[in-house]
Amino acid sequence: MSTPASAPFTDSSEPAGIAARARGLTKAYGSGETTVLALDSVDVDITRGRFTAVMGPSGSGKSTLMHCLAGLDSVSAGQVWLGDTEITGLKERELTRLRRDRIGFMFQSFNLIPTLNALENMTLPMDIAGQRPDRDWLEHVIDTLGLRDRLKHRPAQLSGGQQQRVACARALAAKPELIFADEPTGNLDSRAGLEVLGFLRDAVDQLGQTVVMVTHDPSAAGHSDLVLFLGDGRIVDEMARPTADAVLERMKRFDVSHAAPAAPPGTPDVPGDRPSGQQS
Ligand SMILES: Nc1ncnc2c1ncn2[C@@H]1O[C@H](COP(=O)(O)OP(=O)(O)OP(=O)(O)O)[C@@H](O)[C@H]1O
Repeated sequence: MSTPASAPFTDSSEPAGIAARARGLTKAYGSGETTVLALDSVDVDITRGRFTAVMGPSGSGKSTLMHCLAGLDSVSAGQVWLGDTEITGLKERELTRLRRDRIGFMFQSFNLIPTLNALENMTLPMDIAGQRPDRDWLEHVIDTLGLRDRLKHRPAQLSGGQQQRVACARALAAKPELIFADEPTGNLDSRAGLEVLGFLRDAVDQLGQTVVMVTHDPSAAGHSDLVLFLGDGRIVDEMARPTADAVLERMKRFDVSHAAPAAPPGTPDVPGDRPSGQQS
């Protein structure tokens, strides 16, 4: 079976560490004539200790993939594992616990609780789970994100960049197995966005965390180890050790393929549109 997303990193010198895995992952919304196939039999391995970016045109299925891998959305067919745990088929209560204990989330809209201060927002997931934060780790996160003098501020008293840094700290505070970030830099100016990306990068390099980030921004994707490109609900390409320019060039080909008239019969596919070994 093909495992395109892990392929560049699974040579024999690498320990086989898969943080999340999907096989035949299919997600349809609606029914009958209005059915939308958001994910079409996706096979993917998310390698542990790596920073993976997910890109693709609007509507290609990026958020749906993230939500299904994180157990936030049910699947129509196929299987999803978090580590060794198959999450497809788990009851909602078990899923809630698994998300709480093993996954960190960062969303574009921050999702901070307005009545709690920054520190309380950071530790909320652990408070709910009845866990004590690792103080040294939390202090390190706070200092690295430059939030030391903002801990007592409520979200409304923070800038957008500071709010996103609090959301970043919250995702990292419990040292989750896997961090899912959906457009984490979407609402930030470029300096604050770079800071958040730098911190996610450090979390992977220095702390061995695993990050999956959905983004529209080639520069943001350039901070990752591997970019997965989605098109029409399928993984159509991937790029290891990406640069912002290379990602931008690859994204332009989506524009061309969507704008171009249908190719005449017999025209060969554009090379590279599908990773080698990926099943049709
Ligand atoms: N709750 C839903 N009900 C119906 N259709 C949905 C729902 N959520 C997503 N879709 C459809 O599924 C497809 C994939 O959506 P998804 O949000 O995953 O794409 P995306 O690549 O994240 O898009 P964007 O970049 O615009 O955020 C789209 O055609 C979308 O309209």
